[in-house]
Amino acid sequence: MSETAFAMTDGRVSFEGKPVLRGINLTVSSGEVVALLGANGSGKSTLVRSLLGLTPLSGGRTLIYGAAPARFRDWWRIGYVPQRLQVGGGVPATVREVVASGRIARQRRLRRTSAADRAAVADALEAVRLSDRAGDPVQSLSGGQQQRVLIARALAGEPDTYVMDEPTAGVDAETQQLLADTLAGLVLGGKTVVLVVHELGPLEPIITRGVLIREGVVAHDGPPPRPEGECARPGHDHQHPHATESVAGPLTGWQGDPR
Ligand SMILES: Nc1ncnc2c1ncn2[C@@H]1O[C@H](COP(=O)(O)OP(=O)(O)OP(=O)(O)O)[C@@H](O)[C@H]1O
Repeated sequence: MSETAFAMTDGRVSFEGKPVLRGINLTVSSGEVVALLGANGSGKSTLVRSLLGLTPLSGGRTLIYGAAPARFRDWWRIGYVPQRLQVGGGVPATVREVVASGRIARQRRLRRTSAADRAAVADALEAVRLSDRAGDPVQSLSGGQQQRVLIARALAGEPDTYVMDEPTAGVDAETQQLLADTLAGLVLGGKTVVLVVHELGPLEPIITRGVLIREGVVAHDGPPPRPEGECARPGHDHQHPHATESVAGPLTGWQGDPR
């Protein structure tokens, strides 16, 4: 039986009295690859942060593997890639040190750095093609490279579920493909992925579900948007009006496929 990674019921968040999440119902089961889509400011990052308990709900409830965030203990099961690099600020951390910090939740259980930790860090650096920059200060990397460091940090933790807030933002096409290939391998291994994206791009083949957030509510939850050219693919079942199919570019206008 598949586990439930996240279960939010009537989730609400307000900032300074302004409602940002206005009653979100969202359940993510193990093995799903869910894309959170929506316009700037629709509440995607707030939803991600509240799913993880980083932004407290002002109403409703949310569970991580069946536990309220404050009671959840198995943080090694979650790999979070925030929107921007939030580590190393003012502290001269190297790329390897930042990536190795992704092992901390596991090390607490194992108590000391092991060969497995070192191997996981090396593999993660290799997966994002940053092995040759491992000893460099993370601040000396470009924005796109720093994004790859954050992805490697999540990979190093070998979590069950990845939560990624715009992992492809500011990342070149080659690295986007690298991330897509890496995630495809993880998904084949049964991992769960929740990610915020503005364009599916090379991630499109692995996305199993699209959740469109509009003004703090779920406006669509179902099949992900399809890229242009889908109708030309062999086997495409021609039953939907083309007016709703403009999704090859930014997905902010996506209305959800008709069912
Ligand atoms: N800590 C905060 N304090 C006050 N307002 C906030 C805070 N975080 C987010 N907001 C507001 O909540 C709204 C939703 O922001 P959020 O970052 O969740 O949107 P988003 O869909 O992720 O946008 P984007 O696609 O631009 O990243 C915005 O109006 C934002 O200004």
